[in-house]
Amino acid sequence: MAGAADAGADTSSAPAIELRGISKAFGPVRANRDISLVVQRGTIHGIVGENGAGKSTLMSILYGFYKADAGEILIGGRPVQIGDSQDAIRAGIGMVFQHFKLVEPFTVLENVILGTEDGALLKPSLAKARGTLRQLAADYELEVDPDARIEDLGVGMRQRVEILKALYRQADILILDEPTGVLTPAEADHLFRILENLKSQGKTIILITHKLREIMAATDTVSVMRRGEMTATLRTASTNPAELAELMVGRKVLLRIDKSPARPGRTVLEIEKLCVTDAQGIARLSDVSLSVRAGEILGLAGVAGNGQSHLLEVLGGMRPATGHVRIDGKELDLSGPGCDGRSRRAVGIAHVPEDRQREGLIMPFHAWEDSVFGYHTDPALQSAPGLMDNARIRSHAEDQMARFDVRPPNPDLAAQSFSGGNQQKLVLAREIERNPDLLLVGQPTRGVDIGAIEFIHRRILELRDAGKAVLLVSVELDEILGLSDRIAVMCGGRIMGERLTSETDETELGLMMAGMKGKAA
Ligand SMILES: Nc1ncnc2c1ncn2[C@@H]1O[C@H](COP(=O)(O)OP(=O)(O)OP(=O)(O)O)[C@@H](O)[C@H]1O
Repeated sequence: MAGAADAGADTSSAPAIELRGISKAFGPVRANRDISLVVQRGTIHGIVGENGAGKSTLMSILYGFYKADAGEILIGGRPVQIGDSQDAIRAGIGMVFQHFKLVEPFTVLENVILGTEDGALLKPSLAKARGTLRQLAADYELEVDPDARIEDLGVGMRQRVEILKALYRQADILILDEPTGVLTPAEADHLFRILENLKSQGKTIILITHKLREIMAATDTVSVMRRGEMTATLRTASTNPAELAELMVGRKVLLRIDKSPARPGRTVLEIEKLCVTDAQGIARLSDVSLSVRAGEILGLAGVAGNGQSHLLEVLGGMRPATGHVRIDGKELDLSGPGCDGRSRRAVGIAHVPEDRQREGLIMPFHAWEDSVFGYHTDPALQSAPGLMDNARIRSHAEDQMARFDVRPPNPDLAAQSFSGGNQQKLVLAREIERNPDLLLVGQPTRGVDIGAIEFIHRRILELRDAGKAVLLVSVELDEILGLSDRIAVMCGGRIMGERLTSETDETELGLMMAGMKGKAA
């Protein structure tokens, strides 16, 4: 085939990438419509757009995962056919995915060279690869132990391995799809330093993100997608978050969270001396005590991996623990037969898990089926004992999707066909609409666009104002500060301290997150 490595004059003044008239439909969904885009060499080019706007589809076309129905791709001024990812790699394109594609039991070095042994690329000896890796690490601040196993690395390190993989394949153009969604603030800062570094050495970077502050801080140019179309390309220096938000959503968006003071009532959730030790014998939660009252949002701040997830899992019935948890004074079973999701739902706890794809949805199921996932044994959803009333559930799901602005609002699509942000709305809709006494909500707006963030925050606040208790876990400090009435900070599986939101700030919380105890912070 006319591969990506076609001969031809590559003039250094030509844009790194030029897309002309790209269109792509999935059945009736026109994910990309006549898209044209120019990305200049040696720049960081941001792409923003609502969930489902078509960003990932466009990048998947560029990387050879999907074939465009129409349109042309030019790399360095030359037309290329990108039939698969090997063509994309040959054209100098590297991609860092939202969900990493690494082989867990393999080492960093093995992952980096995997797939390069044959084909057009040189047969590397491990020693040579090690040398190259060391050089890349030194050039771009990408230090990783080449002999570490992927399964032993945190997400920040794994992402570095993905970037190294692309650079090892001599990528000149790097596409990052929501790279900071899973990173701690410090890891995100480090990533942006790496990107700056890559740019200063002539690499071209496409950055897809929902976080406008990242766009403002890191990019030279920003393009806006809306409902499958490329609607604007602007110099970052001459725009601002409010303008970008409006271009994305088509209306003014409230970038600040507007809320009235809480009116806390009775204590709904009481946690006393909760401890969790994992299979390796490591303490994940140590003596955690907390309470949440009706009509208030308790935010749990902390760097990812410091026990917040374990706490949510214990409360959601997904993990055993020792200690005491009471809901409205009633003791929950923390390790016996009553320690499961169903028993928790029965006492009025709803749970939006952090990992929506693994724990919140059954991906191949239809949206209407997922709309009752976990609640399907509810007699109100059955036409006869043990028989689900599918027609009713489907029509109920349709209403729910309309209310939560899930796009497309089609309950017959499989959960996996929705974009990430819309999957999140499916889970939130299901859990919030049960009107629980206690909502456990983990990373409610991860991967969600700003219009939807505003919407989700409003729904959570409405639940609070209706007198419900909310326990919010988020790695976004802005979100914790904006939504919570009280904030507890976790570090190393312990509660470092609690503050009223009105009496603390980012600096103090940051210190507590880093392990500084209450007063010292
Ligand atoms: N494999 C597929 N089959 C059917 N529809 C799809 C498929 N992939 C994407 N779509 C649809 O195409 C549209 C664009 O999706 P895409 O994932 O490109 O959006 P996005 O802008 O990347 O969204 P997000 O910010 O939520 O990741 C959406 O309506 C989505 O549901």
